[in-house]
Amino acid sequence: MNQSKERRILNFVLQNAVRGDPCSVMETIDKYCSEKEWAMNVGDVKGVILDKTVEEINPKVALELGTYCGYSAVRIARLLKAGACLLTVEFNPEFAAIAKQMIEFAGVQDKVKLLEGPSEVIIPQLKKKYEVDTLDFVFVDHWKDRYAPDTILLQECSLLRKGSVLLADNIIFPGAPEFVKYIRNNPRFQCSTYPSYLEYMKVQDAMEKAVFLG
Ligand SMILES: Nc1ncnc2c1ncn2CCCCCNC(=O)c1cc(-c2ccc(F)cc2)cc(O)c1O
Ligand SMILES: [Mg+2]
Repeated sequence: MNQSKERRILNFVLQNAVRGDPCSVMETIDKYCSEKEWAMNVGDVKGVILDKTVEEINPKVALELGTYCGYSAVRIARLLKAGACLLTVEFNPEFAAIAKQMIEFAGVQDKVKLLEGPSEVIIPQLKKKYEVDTLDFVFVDHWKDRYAPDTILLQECSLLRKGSVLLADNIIFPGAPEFVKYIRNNPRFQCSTYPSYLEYMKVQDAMEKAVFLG
Protein backbone atom coordinates (compact mmCIF):
# COMPACT_ATOMS: atom_id res chain seq x y z
CA MET A 1 0.00 0.00 0.00
CA ASN A 2 1.72 3.22 -1.02
CA GLN A 3 2.50 5.96 1.53
CA SER A 4 0.22 8.92 2.22
CA LYS A 5 1.40 12.46 1.42
CA GLU A 6 1.39 13.18 5.16
CA ARG A 7 3.69 10.19 5.78
CA ARG A 8 6.03 11.47 3.03
CA ILE A 9 6.13 14.89 4.72
CA LEU A 10 6.96 13.31 8.09
CA ASN A 11 9.69 11.13 6.57
CA PHE A 12 11.22 14.15 4.83
CA VAL A 13 11.34 15.90 8.22
CA LEU A 14 12.81 12.87 10.02
CA GLN A 15 15.54 12.63 7.36
CA ASN A 16 16.29 16.33 6.84
CA ALA A 17 15.36 18.40 9.90
CA VAL A 18 17.32 18.83 13.15
CA ARG A 19 15.75 16.82 16.01
CA GLY A 20 14.66 19.11 18.88
CA ASP A 21 14.72 22.24 16.69
CA PRO A 22 11.16 23.51 15.97
CA CYS A 23 12.31 26.11 13.42
CA SER A 24 14.19 23.44 11.50
CA VAL A 25 11.03 21.27 11.43
CA MET A 26 8.89 24.20 10.19
CA GLU A 27 11.45 25.17 7.51
CA THR A 28 11.74 21.57 6.32
CA ILE A 29 7.96 21.12 6.02
CA ASP A 30 7.70 24.45 4.16
CA LYS A 31 10.52 23.39 1.81
CA TYR A 32 8.86 20.06 1.03
CA CYS A 33 5.38 21.54 0.57
CA SER A 34 6.54 24.41 -1.63
CA GLU A 35 8.91 22.32 -3.77
CA LYS A 36 7.45 18.81 -3.87
CA GLU A 37 3.84 18.37 -2.69
CA TRP A 38 1.41 21.08 -1.61
CA ALA A 39 -0.23 20.47 1.77
CA MET A 40 -2.64 22.44 3.96
CA ASN A 41 -0.21 23.67 6.63
CA VAL A 42 -0.73 27.30 7.62
CA GLY A 43 2.72 27.83 6.06
CA ASP A 44 5.50 30.41 6.33
CA VAL A 45 3.56 33.49 5.14
CA LYS A 46 0.38 33.23 7.24
CA GLY A 47 2.62 31.62 9.90
CA VAL A 48 4.14 35.05 10.63
CA ILE A 49 0.65 36.42 11.41
CA LEU A 50 0.12 33.44 13.72
CA ASP A 51 3.50 34.07 15.39
CA LYS A 52 2.77 37.75 16.00
CA THR A 53 -0.65 36.99 17.46
CA VAL A 54 0.75 34.32 19.83
CA GLU A 55 3.63 36.61 20.91
CA GLU A 56 1.21 39.49 21.57
CA ILE A 57 -1.08 37.31 23.72
CA ASN A 58 1.57 35.09 25.34
CA PRO A 59 -1.13 32.51 26.16
CA LYS A 60 -0.99 30.19 29.19
CA VAL A 61 -3.65 27.91 27.68
CA ALA A 62 -4.07 27.71 23.90
CA LEU A 63 -6.38 25.52 21.79
CA GLU A 64 -5.92 24.52 18.15
CA LEU A 65 -8.75 23.03 16.11
CA GLY A 66 -7.33 20.99 13.23
CA THR A 67 -3.82 19.64 13.93
CA TYR A 68 -3.16 18.01 10.52
CA CYS A 69 0.59 17.17 10.44
CA GLY A 70 1.42 19.29 13.48
CA TYR A 71 3.06 22.21 11.65
CA SER A 72 1.08 24.95 13.44
CA ALA A 73 1.22 23.05 16.74
CA VAL A 74 5.03 23.18 16.52
CA ARG A 75 4.84 26.82 15.38
CA ILE A 76 2.66 27.84 18.34
CA ALA A 77 4.34 25.63 20.97
CA ARG A 78 7.84 26.99 20.23
CA LEU A 79 6.60 30.43 21.35
CA LEU A 80 4.88 29.29 24.58
CA LYS A 81 6.54 30.25 27.88
CA ALA A 82 7.36 27.74 30.65
CA GLY A 83 4.20 26.25 32.13
CA ALA A 84 2.04 27.19 29.14
CA CYS A 85 0.33 24.54 27.03
CA LEU A 86 -1.35 23.97 23.68
CA LEU A 87 -4.28 21.58 23.34
CA THR A 88 -4.66 20.53 19.71
CA VAL A 89 -7.66 18.64 18.30
CA GLU A 90 -7.48 16.29 15.32
CA PHE A 91 -10.31 14.19 14.02
CA ASN A 92 -8.41 12.04 11.54
CA PRO A 93 -6.45 9.24 13.29
CA GLU A 94 -3.85 9.02 10.50
CA PHE A 95 -3.15 12.77 10.71
CA ALA A 96 -3.03 12.54 14.53
CA ALA A 97 -0.42 9.77 14.39
CA ILE A 98 1.76 11.81 12.01
CA ALA A 99 1.35 14.96 14.11
CA LYS A 100 2.33 13.14 17.31
CA GLN A 101 5.65 12.09 15.74
CA MET A 102 6.20 15.56 14.26
CA ILE A 103 5.62 17.25 17.63
CA GLU A 104 7.95 14.82 19.41
CA PHE A 105 10.69 15.20 16.77
CA ALA A 106 10.48 19.00 17.16
CA GLY A 107 10.94 18.55 20.94
CA VAL A 108 7.81 20.47 21.96
CA GLN A 109 5.84 17.47 23.26
CA ASP A 110 5.95 18.75 26.87
CA LYS A 111 3.92 21.81 25.83
CA VAL A 112 1.44 20.08 23.53
CA LYS A 113 -1.50 17.81 24.29
CA LEU A 114 -2.89 16.15 21.17
CA LEU A 115 -6.58 15.27 21.53
CA GLU A 116 -8.05 12.87 18.97
CA GLY A 117 -11.68 13.30 18.03
CA PRO A 118 -14.20 15.67 16.50
CA SER A 119 -14.10 19.21 17.91
CA GLU A 120 -17.79 19.03 18.78
CA VAL A 121 -17.04 16.12 21.13
CA ILE A 122 -13.73 17.39 22.54
CA ILE A 123 -14.74 21.01 23.28
CA PRO A 124 -17.43 20.03 25.83
CA GLN A 125 -14.85 17.82 27.57
CA LEU A 126 -12.16 20.50 27.99
CA LYS A 127 -13.24 21.74 31.44
CA LYS A 128 -13.88 18.48 33.25
CA LYS A 129 -11.71 15.94 31.43
CA TYR A 130 -8.78 18.21 30.45
CA GLU A 131 -8.93 20.59 33.44
CA VAL A 132 -9.19 23.76 31.36
CA ASP A 133 -10.63 26.85 33.05
CA THR A 134 -10.71 29.34 30.15
CA LEU A 135 -8.77 29.62 26.88
CA ASP A 136 -6.43 32.55 26.21
CA PHE A 137 -5.99 31.76 22.52
CA VAL A 138 -7.75 29.58 19.92
CA PHE A 139 -6.32 28.86 16.45
CA VAL A 140 -9.24 27.78 14.25
CA ASP A 141 -8.08 25.71 11.26
CA HIS A 142 -10.37 22.70 10.92
CA TRP A 143 -13.38 22.07 8.66
CA LYS A 144 -14.53 25.50 7.54
CA ASP A 145 -18.20 24.74 8.21
CA ARG A 146 -17.32 23.97 11.84
CA TYR A 147 -15.78 27.39 12.58
CA ALA A 148 -19.08 29.11 13.48
CA PRO A 149 -20.77 26.24 15.38
CA ASP A 150 -17.58 25.60 17.37
CA THR A 151 -17.20 29.30 18.24
CA ILE A 152 -20.75 29.13 19.61
CA LEU A 153 -19.92 25.89 21.43
CA LEU A 154 -16.83 27.47 23.05
CA GLN A 155 -19.10 30.21 24.46
CA GLU A 156 -21.77 27.74 25.59
CA CYS A 157 -19.06 25.78 27.45
CA SER A 158 -17.84 29.02 29.13
CA LEU A 159 -14.36 28.47 27.72
CA LEU A 160 -13.90 32.11 26.61
CA ARG A 161 -13.21 35.00 28.96
CA LYS A 162 -12.97 38.77 28.37
CA GLY A 163 -9.92 39.13 26.11
CA SER A 164 -9.77 35.57 24.74
CA VAL A 165 -8.48 35.73 21.16
CA LEU A 166 -9.59 33.56 18.24
CA LEU A 167 -7.50 33.49 15.07
CA ALA A 168 -9.17 31.76 12.12
CA ASP A 169 -7.30 30.54 9.04
CA ASN A 170 -8.66 30.40 5.44
CA ILE A 171 -11.44 32.95 5.64
CA ILE A 172 -10.94 33.73 1.94
CA PHE A 173 -9.74 30.40 0.56
CA PRO A 174 -11.29 27.83 0.94
CA GLY A 175 -13.41 30.39 2.82
CA ALA A 176 -15.58 30.29 5.93
CA PRO A 177 -18.50 32.56 4.97
CA GLU A 178 -20.88 31.52 7.75
CA PHE A 179 -18.15 32.15 10.35
CA VAL A 180 -17.29 35.59 8.91
CA LYS A 181 -20.99 36.56 8.87
CA TYR A 182 -21.47 35.28 12.43
CA ILE A 183 -18.38 36.82 14.01
CA ARG A 184 -18.40 40.24 12.30
CA ASN A 185 -22.04 40.85 13.23
CA ASN A 186 -21.61 39.71 16.81
CA PRO A 187 -21.22 42.61 19.29
CA ARG A 188 -19.44 40.26 21.70
CA PHE A 189 -16.42 40.06 19.36
CA GLN A 190 -14.00 42.76 18.17
CA CYS A 191 -12.82 41.57 14.73
CA SER A 192 -9.89 42.42 12.48
CA THR A 193 -8.86 40.89 9.15
CA TYR A 194 -5.29 40.09 8.07
CA PRO A 195 -5.08 39.72 4.28
CA SER A 196 -2.43 37.23 3.22
CA TYR A 197 -1.86 34.34 0.81
CA LEU A 198 -2.83 30.69 0.73
CA GLU A 199 0.04 28.51 1.91
CA TYR A 200 2.70 27.94 -0.80
CA MET A 201 0.50 29.63 -3.47
CA LYS A 202 0.02 33.02 -5.13
CA VAL A 203 -3.68 32.88 -4.14
CA GLN A 204 -5.33 35.44 -1.87
CA ASP A 205 -6.33 34.27 1.58
CA ALA A 206 -6.81 35.97 4.96
CA MET A 207 -6.94 35.33 8.67
CA GLU A 208 -9.59 36.77 11.00
CA LYS A 209 -8.73 37.79 14.56
CA ALA A 210 -11.67 38.01 16.95
CA VAL A 211 -11.30 39.22 20.55
CA PHE A 212 -14.08 38.06 22.89
CA LEU A 213 -15.42 41.05 24.83
CA GLY A 214 -17.12 38.99 27.57
N1 LIG B 1 -15.02 18.40 13.65
C1 LIG B 1 -13.69 18.30 13.51
N2 LIG B 1 -12.89 18.38 14.58
C2 LIG B 1 -11.56 18.30 14.40
N3 LIG B 1 -10.95 18.16 13.20
C3 LIG B 1 -11.74 18.10 12.14
C4 LIG B 1 -13.11 18.16 12.24
N4 LIG B 1 -13.62 18.08 11.00
C5 LIG B 1 -12.58 17.95 10.16
N5 LIG B 1 -11.46 17.95 10.83
C6 LIG B 1 -10.15 17.77 10.26
C7 LIG B 1 -9.67 19.04 9.64
C8 LIG B 1 -9.76 18.95 8.13
C9 LIG B 1 -8.80 19.89 7.41
C10 LIG B 1 -9.22 21.34 7.65
N6 LIG B 1 -8.42 22.28 6.82
C11 LIG B 1 -8.75 22.49 5.54
O1 LIG B 1 -9.68 21.91 5.02
C12 LIG B 1 -7.89 23.41 4.73
C13 LIG B 1 -7.97 23.33 3.34
C14 LIG B 1 -7.16 24.15 2.52
C15 LIG B 1 -7.25 24.05 1.05
C16 LIG B 1 -6.86 25.10 0.24
C17 LIG B 1 -6.92 25.00 -1.14
C18 LIG B 1 -7.37 23.84 -1.72
F1 LIG B 1 -7.41 23.75 -3.07
C19 LIG B 1 -7.77 22.77 -0.94
C20 LIG B 1 -7.69 22.88 0.45
C21 LIG B 1 -6.26 25.05 3.10
C22 LIG B 1 -6.19 25.13 4.49
O2 LIG B 1 -5.33 26.00 5.10
C23 LIG B 1 -6.99 24.33 5.31
O3 LIG B 1 -6.89 24.47 6.66
MG1 LIG C 1 -5.80 26.25 7.13
